Amino acid sequence: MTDMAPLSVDGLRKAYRRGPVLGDLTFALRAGEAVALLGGNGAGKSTLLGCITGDRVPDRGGVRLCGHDPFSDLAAAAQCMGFVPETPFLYPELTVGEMLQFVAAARAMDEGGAAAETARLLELLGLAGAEGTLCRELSQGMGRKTAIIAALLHRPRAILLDEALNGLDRPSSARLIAELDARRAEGAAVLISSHDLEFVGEWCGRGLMLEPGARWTMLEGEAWEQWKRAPSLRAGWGD
Ligand SMILES: Nc1ncnc2c1ncn2[C@@H]1O[C@H](COP(=O)(O)OP(=O)(O)OP(=O)(O)O)[C@@H](O)[C@H]1O
Repeated sequence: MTDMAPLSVDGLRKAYRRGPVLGDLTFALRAGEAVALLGGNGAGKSTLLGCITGDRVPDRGGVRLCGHDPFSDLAAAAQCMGFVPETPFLYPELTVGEMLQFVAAARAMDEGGAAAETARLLELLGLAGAEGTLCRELSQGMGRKTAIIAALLHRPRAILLDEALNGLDRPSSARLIAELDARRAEGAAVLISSHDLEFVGEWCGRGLMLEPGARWTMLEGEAWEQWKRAPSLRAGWGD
């Protein structure tokens, strides 16, 4: 395992036509931790995740995934990262099995290892037997599970989850969380956005709060404990 942080973000700035969204955002994910990505609608969570995954170009600042810059060395950065977007993308005309083989090949996994890990994750998320189903025929939850497996297959060190637990049945989410805990024990780190604030408050050790006007706060220690006790959190909404 490398000593390099799974993810570091340094002085990230991003503005759209209507104003700044991310302002000098700086933080790093430590091996083994889970960090909540918090903020109301339009706060900039997807923009941040897009800048990390190489999907959106920051105006200033940098991102490193296991030390690799997604803009100058996307292949190495992608090897470090597993991303489940809020709206997962699957090739509609591929079967689940073909989709996962395609992802494993893109991540240069050896065939035997990829097949064994695919089978294990399909079983874990209750998708065993769905390998032959076309992606366009999957239910929403099944599609999300396929996207989660695609993101985790190559054992990334930086796991980025955008509302990834949405629509998962309870046993599947419990098994996914246990899997993520096992990955964390091996040195992976998780950045998760979720509207289930009770869950992220309990599971994550810190919270990155994005606010209007490109403001941000990393809530940790007592500030994180206070946020978890806040009435707005108990009411189910945190800003
Ligand atoms: N491609 C774009 N062009 C212009 N403005 C954009 C673009 N994408 C996002 N924005 C604006 O940037 C701000 C942040 O949007 P973003 O999607 O990052 O927020 P979010 O926190 O992910 O929101 P939500 O919780 O609703 O998904 C919003 O004001 C949005 O209108």
